[in-house]
Amino acid sequence: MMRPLHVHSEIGKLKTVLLHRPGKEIENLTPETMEQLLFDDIPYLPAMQKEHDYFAEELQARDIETLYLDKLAAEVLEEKNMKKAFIQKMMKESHMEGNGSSEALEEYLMDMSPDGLVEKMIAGVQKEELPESRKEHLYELMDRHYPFYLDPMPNLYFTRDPAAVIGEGISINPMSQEARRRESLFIEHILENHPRFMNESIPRWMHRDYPFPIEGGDELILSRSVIAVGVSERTSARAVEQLAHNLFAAGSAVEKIVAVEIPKKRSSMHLDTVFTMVDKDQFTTHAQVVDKDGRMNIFILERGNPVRISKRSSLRKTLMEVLDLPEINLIPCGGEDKIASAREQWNDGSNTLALAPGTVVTYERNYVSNDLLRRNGLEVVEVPSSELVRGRGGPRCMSMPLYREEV
Ligand SMILES: NC(=O)NCCC[C@H](N)C(=O)O
Repeated sequence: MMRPLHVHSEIGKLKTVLLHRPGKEIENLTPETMEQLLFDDIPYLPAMQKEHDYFAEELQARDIETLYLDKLAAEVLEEKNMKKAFIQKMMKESHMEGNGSSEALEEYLMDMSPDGLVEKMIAGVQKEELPESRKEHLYELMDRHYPFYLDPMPNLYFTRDPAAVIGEGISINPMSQEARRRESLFIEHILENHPRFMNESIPRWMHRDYPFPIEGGDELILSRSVIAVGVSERTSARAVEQLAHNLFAAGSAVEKIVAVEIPKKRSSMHLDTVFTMVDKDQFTTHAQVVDKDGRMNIFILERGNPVRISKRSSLRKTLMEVLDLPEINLIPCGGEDKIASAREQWNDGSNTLALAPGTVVTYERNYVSNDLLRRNGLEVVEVPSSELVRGRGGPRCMSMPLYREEV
């Protein structure tokens, strides 16, 4: 029987993927809040949606099923008690429970249709949407000082990060940044309540209430038995070790976790901003983080009692070892040119989404990297990204694979 989740590699033919089309949440970004909401600029929504639709259509044209997070979430909010429980969870995590206008806010949200409710939760609720007469506290009355009851979630189109499918199970991620922590509530809600997933005994490798962070951009499925996890600005070594324990204890197919340390900075916030798998033996890298020999600080956690941890120092050699390959090819983002490399990595040139072994989606703007990928024999599907890129994430970040064929 076909399982709803099945991802044993980064490159197996993609069959089903979870997306979110950017919506009104983008139009709630302001110059004052954008940094806190992890944006460097304010995108122009209609152009951004057009680019996102182009991306989705390229996937659909290749027979990839595209599921939309907001649609799945709304499909299971028809029932009144379910709706109330979800609203209350969201309000609690938005620090709006039992305080000020919380009753008015709950009533306001309860009156919405399921689609409208999900759209509103993602877009955010401004203080001016509720009547003045219901406001009790200074923070509510001073709405110009800070305009929102529920903050917008403009990063939700990066569906990669709130959760990651590993094998037949899922890691629902405790996210590092306050601006993104509520995103994984949607994933949990869908898995627990949507008929496509709810009775399927899907293993949970990580729970969103774990106290140390991990994000999906750091979780790469190298093979059935090996995953790589970045220890980064967003993912803690504690969470990586916990993930290893959970995967080993719950009988997943994973035998080894390769923990790769990357610089804690915005340009390399997740492992997938500096390293992705594009074919059985080919990978993109970023020269400032991974040199020609792939020298890095790496540890392998291996199934055992206790879990064995051993150090490595070369990404190249580690990949050859864990994937049992005689040679591998590291393709540097932007090639040898330092300026092109810095520019294209900043614009997510190494953040590729593999559709099948040797076929990847990239941003059209990264022409030096795209050319190099082609010269290395890859098929490159380019998508426009003038506005999408402003959130600092590429095609891998914008997609959460739910089902891939075996390689
Ligand atoms: N996997 C990824 O690298 N995702 C990109 C996330 C960008 C988003 N603005 C963030 O800062 O979380």
